[in-house]
Amino acid sequence: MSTATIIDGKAFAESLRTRVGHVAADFTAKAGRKAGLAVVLVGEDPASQVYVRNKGKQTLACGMESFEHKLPADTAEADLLAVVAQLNADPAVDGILVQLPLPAHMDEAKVIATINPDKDVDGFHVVNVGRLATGLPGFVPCTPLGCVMLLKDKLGSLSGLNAVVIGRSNIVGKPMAQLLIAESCTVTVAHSRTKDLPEVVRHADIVVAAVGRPEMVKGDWLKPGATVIDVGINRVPGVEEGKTKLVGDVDFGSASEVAGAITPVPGGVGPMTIAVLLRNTIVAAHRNMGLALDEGVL
Ligand SMILES: Nc1nc2c(c(=O)[nH]1)N[C@@H](CN(C=O)c1ccc(C(=O)N[C@@H](CCC(=O)O)C(=O)O)cc1)CN2
Repeated sequence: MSTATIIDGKAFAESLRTRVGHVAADFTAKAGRKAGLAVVLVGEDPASQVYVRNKGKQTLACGMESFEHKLPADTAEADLLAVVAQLNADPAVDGILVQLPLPAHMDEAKVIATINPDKDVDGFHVVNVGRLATGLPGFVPCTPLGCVMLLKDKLGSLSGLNAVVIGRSNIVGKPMAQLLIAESCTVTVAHSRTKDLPEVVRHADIVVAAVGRPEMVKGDWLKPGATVIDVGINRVPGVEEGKTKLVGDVDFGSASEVAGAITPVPGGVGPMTIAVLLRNTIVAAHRNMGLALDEGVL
């Protein structure tokens, strides 16, 4: 029987977008223009197309300007870099995001390095990675920041808690660990080579699963009452012939019998990603225009 509290990321994301909308309206009144987010999509990856469409819709719904740049899959890297350079120079653009993954012929690190760090609302530029690691103000990747928002909303202070992050990607695992360190957690980063992962996870008050393996984390790995944040988005065959379903990196059925609180998939961490992107964009707009903002209201 499921006894865990379900952490409703969809509802939290909606309330964050409402707060962003109020701040965006205030920005428009003060700056005499709307804040602007540019999203660049290269290729026709179906999931990326959905994410980019949703980013555009939600940007407009929050009262900000949305600029979409869709480039064919065979675009030369130099042409993509030229688009980014043009967005860097455009005063109407406060935030720039290049949707990942990029086609295989492109060097993601090189493309990200071309974005002006002060417009890098994804927080992927090495300057922002360094700012996060050293506690300086910058931009923090959207998914991990969304996870921390959900954790603090559920638990209040995270200070002194044991956190295990499963996964060491630049987008989620590493920044997640940095953010939890900043919240004074004791952090372990586990990954595919970790020995006896269930034993490592068993000591965690907080488990963040971002490993990309469907339903890998089982209920009997968890410390009873642990808070489980599932970042996984895996499409697997459904019960009906030819249909698929979305599952996380956590086996929700068994984990929800042991955890104290858990994010579902879908409807947990996923919706926070775009809401935090909008938050980062309105923060960028204020910083770039030299306008004061109490970021605590977001
Ligand atoms: N430049 C970036 N690229 C990518 C990022 C990113 O943060 N920046 N993250 C992901 C994709 N992503 C946003 O870009 C994203 C992923 C998932 C969701 C979401 O709302 N998920 C839903 C389920 C959606 C579905 O049905 O497929 C959920 O979990 O409830 C939003 C955004 C990779 N690329």
